[in-house]
Amino acid sequence: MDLVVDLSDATKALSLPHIRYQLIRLEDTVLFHLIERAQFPLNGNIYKPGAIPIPDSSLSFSDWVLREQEALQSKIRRFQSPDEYPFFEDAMQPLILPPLEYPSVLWRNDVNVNAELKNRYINSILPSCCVKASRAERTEEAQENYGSAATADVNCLQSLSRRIHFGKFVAESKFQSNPSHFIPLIKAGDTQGIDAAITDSNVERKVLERLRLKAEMYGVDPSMDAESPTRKVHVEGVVAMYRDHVIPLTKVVEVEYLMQRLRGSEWE
Ligand SMILES: C=C(O[C@@H]1C=C(C(=O)O)C=C[C@H]1O)C(=O)O
Repeated sequence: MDLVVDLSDATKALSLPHIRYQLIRLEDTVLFHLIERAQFPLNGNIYKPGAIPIPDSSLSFSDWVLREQEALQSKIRRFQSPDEYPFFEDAMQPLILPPLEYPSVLWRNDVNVNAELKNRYINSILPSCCVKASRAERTEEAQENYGSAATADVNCLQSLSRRIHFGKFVAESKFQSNPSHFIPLIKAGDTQGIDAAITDSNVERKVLERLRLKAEMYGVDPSMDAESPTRKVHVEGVVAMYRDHVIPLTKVVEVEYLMQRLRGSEWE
């Protein structure tokens, strides 16, 4: 919840090297939350509305836990921070703490890709990251872990959301560095052109290389012997998560943010 980007210095907040350093730090946060989640079975029932009865709610168990957490966190200013975006906008509650005055670093926008992120997390990311500890493992459901798995999911989803919506800082930084390049593309509604303009394939390649090394290093406890009955995070699943979901969704955020960048500006 603490702001990842020090907004006291707006120029530092929009320094691309500084932003990329924050993205590297967020890799560790995401990975450690995934490793925690991977200690439990997939527990598919917690993602199915109605599979676990919840009083006065038709949500899935996992969605209900996430929504309740966000309601509480909204009261203590989590979503005042420009690097935090809720999955359940309708769960937001009045503050019980005085509002914080953040300097406006980002341009006003309503970009939020959390619904797509959650869909991909449940249907693709989690199944490919949670691997069975051993072939002998018979079940992918452990009722006693429902609460722990849902709680771990909240941490995974919120860290992934923060990483992906950091694309707004990246996009603002790139826009301010070269507005004359982006303005014609934005005015033409050329989303493919904007995507090409914000893409840095070399940086993406380095992200995936670094992530593979981290997943191999963090995912296994070196002090435990090979026979220990522990779940490991699946290295290929982690790499695929970033390659197929985190990086593409970050770029969607960048493009959608830039498509709104001229609204109310001198260039509108
Ligand atoms: C985040 C950036 O923008 C794009 C997205 C990237 C990512 O999500 O890792 C990396 C490079 C760019 O293609 C960046 O330039 O650092």
